[in-house]
Amino acid sequence: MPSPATPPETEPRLDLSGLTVAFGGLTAIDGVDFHVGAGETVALIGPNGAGKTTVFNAVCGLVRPQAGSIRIDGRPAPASPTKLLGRGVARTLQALGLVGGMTVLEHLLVPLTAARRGAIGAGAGAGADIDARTGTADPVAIALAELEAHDLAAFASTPVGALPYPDRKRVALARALVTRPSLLLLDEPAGGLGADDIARLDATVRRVAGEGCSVLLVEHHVDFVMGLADRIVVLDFGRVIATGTPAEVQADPRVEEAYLGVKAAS
Ligand SMILES: Nc1ncnc2c1ncn2[C@@H]1O[C@H](COP(=O)(O)OP(=O)(O)OP(=O)(O)O)[C@@H](O)[C@H]1O
Repeated sequence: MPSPATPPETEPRLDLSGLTVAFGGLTAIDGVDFHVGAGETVALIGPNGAGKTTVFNAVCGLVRPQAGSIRIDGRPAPASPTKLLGRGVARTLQALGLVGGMTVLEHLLVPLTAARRGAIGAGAGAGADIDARTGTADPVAIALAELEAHDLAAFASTPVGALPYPDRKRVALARALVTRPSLLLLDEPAGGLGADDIARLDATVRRVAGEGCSVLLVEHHVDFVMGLADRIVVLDFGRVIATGTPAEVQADPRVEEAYLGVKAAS
């Protein structure tokens, strides 16, 4: 039996209950329960095909669950990615989702401009309101300050397609963070990065979590998440098989069995 998640003292930022998603006859995730508390960093790990991306896609409104609930700050999550942004949720994608011919600055201006037009609405942080971090409502100034925080300001006018992969990955992260999310979803943020870029990513996630942002990351790089996450949720065959601190999860024989095919002693 999976260990029950510790009940949060306050309303969790993200709360999944009985989440079930099937593709035709295949139940990809089956009654998944876990939560991400305010300011908490939670990593979702598991072997290939365990259902990690399906959970992520369900939270992002990209696949429709057959059963269960997804609640953000105590209210049902909207099924549209744009409405999610309006509720303070931003995400990065495994495939990055950048447009090679658009400049770095333009990528950050897209969500800020949508917020200003009211297409995203209050809660996206910037928009027509004064941005608390920069003290301005000017989208260009807000975007440039965010690029500065990621050592990308020098590339503001560079088409994204001209940048190396680690820099493109930082652009995708900056685009998510410029909306000042209260819940950040990262899909394999360390994938394809070397040690220096992973260390920089680690520092960025710790900074935003320290500012109160909750983080859910799906990740294959186990060493990275064991050092970073407050709590780990382990999926196998669409079910949560373990939840706990990195130390608890690493000591759990069910996790070793799922990863290595070693039979757990019962
Ligand atoms: N759109 C889809 N149509 C049919 N089956 C799907 C679809 N998406 C995922 N699946 C199946 O659902 C199961 C879970 O897949 P998912 O991609 O969520 O796993 P994962 O843990 O993210 O794997 P990986 O680590 O390899 O990315 C797999 O058996 C996969 O083949």
